[in-house]
Amino acid sequence: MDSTTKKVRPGGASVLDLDPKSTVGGGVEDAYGEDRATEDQLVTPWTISVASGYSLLRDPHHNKGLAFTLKERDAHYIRGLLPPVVMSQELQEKKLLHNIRQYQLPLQKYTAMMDLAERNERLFYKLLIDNVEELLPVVYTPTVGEACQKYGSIFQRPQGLYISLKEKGKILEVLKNWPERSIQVIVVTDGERILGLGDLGCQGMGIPVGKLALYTALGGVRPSSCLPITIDVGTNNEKLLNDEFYIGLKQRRATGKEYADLLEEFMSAVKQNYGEKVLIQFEDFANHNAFDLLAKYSTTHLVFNDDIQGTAAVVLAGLVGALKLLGGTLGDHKFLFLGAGEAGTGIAELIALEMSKQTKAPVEETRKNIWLVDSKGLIVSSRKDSLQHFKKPWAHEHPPATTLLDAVKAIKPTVLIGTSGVGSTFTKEVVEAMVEFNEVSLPLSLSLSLSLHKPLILALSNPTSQSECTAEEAYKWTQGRAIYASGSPFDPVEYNGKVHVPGQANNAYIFPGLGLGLVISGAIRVHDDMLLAASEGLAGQVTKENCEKGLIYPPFSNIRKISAHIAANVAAKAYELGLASRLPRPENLLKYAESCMYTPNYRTYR
Ligand SMILES: O=C([O-])CC(=O)C(=O)O
Ligand SMILES: [Mg+2]
Repeated sequence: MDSTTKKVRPGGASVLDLDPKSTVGGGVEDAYGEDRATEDQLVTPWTISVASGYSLLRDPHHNKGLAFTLKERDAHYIRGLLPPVVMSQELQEKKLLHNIRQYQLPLQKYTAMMDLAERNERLFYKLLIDNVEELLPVVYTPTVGEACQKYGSIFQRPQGLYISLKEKGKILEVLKNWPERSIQVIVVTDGERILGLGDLGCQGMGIPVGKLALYTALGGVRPSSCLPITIDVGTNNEKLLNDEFYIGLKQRRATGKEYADLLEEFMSAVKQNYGEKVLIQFEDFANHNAFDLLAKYSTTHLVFNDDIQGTAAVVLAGLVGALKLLGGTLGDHKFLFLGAGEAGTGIAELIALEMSKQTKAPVEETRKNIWLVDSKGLIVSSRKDSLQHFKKPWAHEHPPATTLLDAVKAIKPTVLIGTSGVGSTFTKEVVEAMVEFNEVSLPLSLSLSLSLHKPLILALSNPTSQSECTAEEAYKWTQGRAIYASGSPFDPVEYNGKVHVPGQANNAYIFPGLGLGLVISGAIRVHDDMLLAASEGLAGQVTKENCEKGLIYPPFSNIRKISAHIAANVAAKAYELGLASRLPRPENLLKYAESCMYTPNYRTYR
């Protein structure tokens, strides 16, 4: 035994031997990024420095709880620290699921899941992956929204890095305080627009934590490579400013140069500390910063904005899925958005781009099929001078319309998309109008094709409380005709003896696979074509059976397979565009993506 494999008694630094051959996925998980183990390395057992004894049971990355075998308990000085039974990971999972189901309140379930992640990381991910449809709403939207609102009260331990105005000039040092070194994905928010819940300041941390849990569970990026960050420049939320349990800076938001300088220091420090292949996902920034940050850093860093680009890719994939049900092409449809912020304009632009690719018409032309309504009404050319820059491309020639209902009646869209973050805005009148004129005014070619009069209604705002209309309302008000998807999950609805299964048009379908594809190819920039590739990757996973059931998205239970396909598509595009730095290009990118994915099964320790 050489010095690197020596085990020491509790209290000292020690080393844990892992048997790479005895584990499923254990030898693969570290097999990507710069750390890819060579065949040679795999012949000798790996060694990782971790605690032993009591500290091992307190180390969430290595703790297995009752699953430690007696041999392991002897070898790592934990015999007697656990009750005598040895339990399999599967049985532990069964017990935990049973316990979580006992809780009545979603927030209790959320807290139980977060506690588990802090205690036993692999068990947390195994539980989440194996029960993704049940537990996604617990660790992600809608419950994560409530968790952020109450984050000060439920805060126990830090789960990510907090960079506030107080850290100005010291951000590089702060990054170095994070215990993990080989970071591949950062999700960062400044908490100003958390879901549709508004400014939650520093308590927005729940979002990067939740998104990164999905990077691992859905996309197979290993947990130690993920870094959640919240930038705290204050909050304008009076309630939080007056809340004694608020965890952030109690001041109003910094803006202008002060804000830009802090962000600039952050972006430079990230590049300096982790290199240029670290992926930075901007999440839940307010419109007035989101577009500018994306424009500024997309040419110098590997960045994307999930709310603008991730959401766009998932919606485009859903439209492609819906066309399989409706017939026709994107160009046969007319789109109306309520909400002209990040998601609205992001989706609109990606649809226009895809239409332009399909028809070879310039994007300025294809944009004309797409209309947006903001808080002041339909965006039209007469409003151009007073519009924010990201709205201007959508200001078409048309008389004004001040309400959504007026706009719907004037434009007669076939697809209605809600992205305003405001709940209950698709009223009965609005939804009924969608049915009414879809009966009479579709182009003949489309009316004759397949299913007549099926308006497509996407109520994308999150969490559930902000949904533009519920699934039940959509089906009821359209007499079961609507094709409906929402951002947050809704249960299936029975209407007139038929069960309708709503889709979940949430960027969670896209960002884990997109991120995996960028990481495994060593991409250095995100290009729009990669978003289209991600979207195609998702759309390609909608099966004939899904279509027959009226689904426009594949079920989340297949998400790891879906993510691998998305990753392979994205990586292929990165190589094609000359933006991939990992050379040589693996021949079979799908197999390669799958082989790189983290699996949470326990490892055997020698
Ligand atoms: O987090 C989600 O569920 C989707 C999203 O990005 C948002 O609503 O901002
Ligand atoms: Mg978001």
